[in-house]
Amino acid sequence: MTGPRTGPAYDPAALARRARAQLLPEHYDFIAGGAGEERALRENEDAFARLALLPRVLRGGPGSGTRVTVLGREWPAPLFVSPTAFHRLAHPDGELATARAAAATGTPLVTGMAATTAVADVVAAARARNPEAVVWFQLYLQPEHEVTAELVRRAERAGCSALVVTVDSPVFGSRTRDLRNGFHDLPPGLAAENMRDLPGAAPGGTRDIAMWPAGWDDLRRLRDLTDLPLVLKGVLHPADARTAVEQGVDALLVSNHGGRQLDAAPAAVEALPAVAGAVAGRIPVLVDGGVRRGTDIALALALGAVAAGVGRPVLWALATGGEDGVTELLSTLRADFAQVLALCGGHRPGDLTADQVVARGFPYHRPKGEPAW
Ligand SMILES: Cc1cc2nc3c(=O)[nH]c(=O)nc-3n(C[C@H](O)[C@H](O)[C@H](O)COP(=O)(O)O)c2cc1C
Ligand SMILES: CC(C)CC(=O)C(=O)O
Repeated sequence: MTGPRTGPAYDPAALARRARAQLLPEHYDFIAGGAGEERALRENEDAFARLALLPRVLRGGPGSGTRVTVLGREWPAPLFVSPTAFHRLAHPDGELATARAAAATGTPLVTGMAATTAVADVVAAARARNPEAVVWFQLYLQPEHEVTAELVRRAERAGCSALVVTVDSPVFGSRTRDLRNGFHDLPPGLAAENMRDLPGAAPGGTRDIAMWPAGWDDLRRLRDLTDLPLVLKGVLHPADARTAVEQGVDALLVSNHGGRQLDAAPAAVEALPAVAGAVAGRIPVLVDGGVRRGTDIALALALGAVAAGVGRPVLWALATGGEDGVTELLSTLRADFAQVLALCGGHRPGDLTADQVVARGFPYHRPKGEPAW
């Protein structure tokens, strides 16, 4: 073998197993689990495994790297950290460790409204590592406009550069494992810090996070409230994607919420082509759910996404290795993607195209609904 050995040794299932050994069972289950029979959860990873990539050959080189531009900012790779709640369940340093690792690797971070660290502290930790760090704020629209408005002001003041509005949660999904374990409260000492001192909270106390059936009017009110770009998270139906574009939404994040809301939802990567088709390049489309390897990122890009997000693996890396664990995970995923891109004959992420994606089987075939070559 000549030349440097590239390609990381990384086993996402082993990472999850190591995390399981570190965590209280009910906390592991809260992170790992999904809604109902966990079909949507399983399908997210299985759907990627059903797809294969046809590499293009003799395309020369060298590549120009893995950089992509999203909402006017250059990202080092088409990879971001999806918003997940309660990082201090995984590690005492919680969101601060995640933010430092994301910033150190240049990976954009979507910090959650349900974080156990206030957004101002998350952004400060990220910027201390890297002044250019990109941090977005994930928001559940709240029934009281004043509460939403205050959360938006906190995200703006902290220095977040986009709002990710999660729209797949008009009600809370039935998390089978949490119901079985009776897990419904954070342990003493942890709180949803962004919910502190909001209108309606007792002084110094927090409010519950409402999952509530907002409508397009509420989104328009949010649009009037802020100049930050709005990213809608949890759009799966192409008609909703079209409406979102017409309503001036700045980007979409195709997601089934990691299988935690509607158990009958399709895998994220299966929903992606139709949404990308409906959007027709007018705004960027991102995706998350089941992304575990560079090949998954490459498949997502080939099917129309500009970048892919990771949720659970970040929490597993945090549980097992704190900041260093997350840094290693994010660097590994980027290196893995760079290698896959090169193996597919791509010089840059945009070179990956839908004609390179086939459904496994003999003979392999173009995924249903996709034109033949
Ligand atoms: C423990 C956990 C908490 C989550 N919390 C939120 C949240 O507060 N808001 C949100 O929009 N999505 C939340 N999600 C969904 C993630 O943003 C993302 O869609 C999903 O985890 C991606 O799938 P993956 O875990 O397979 O990578 C959460 C997911 C997990 C696993
Ligand atoms: C507890 C919720 C606010 C967050 C969560 O678990 C989710 O959105 O999946």
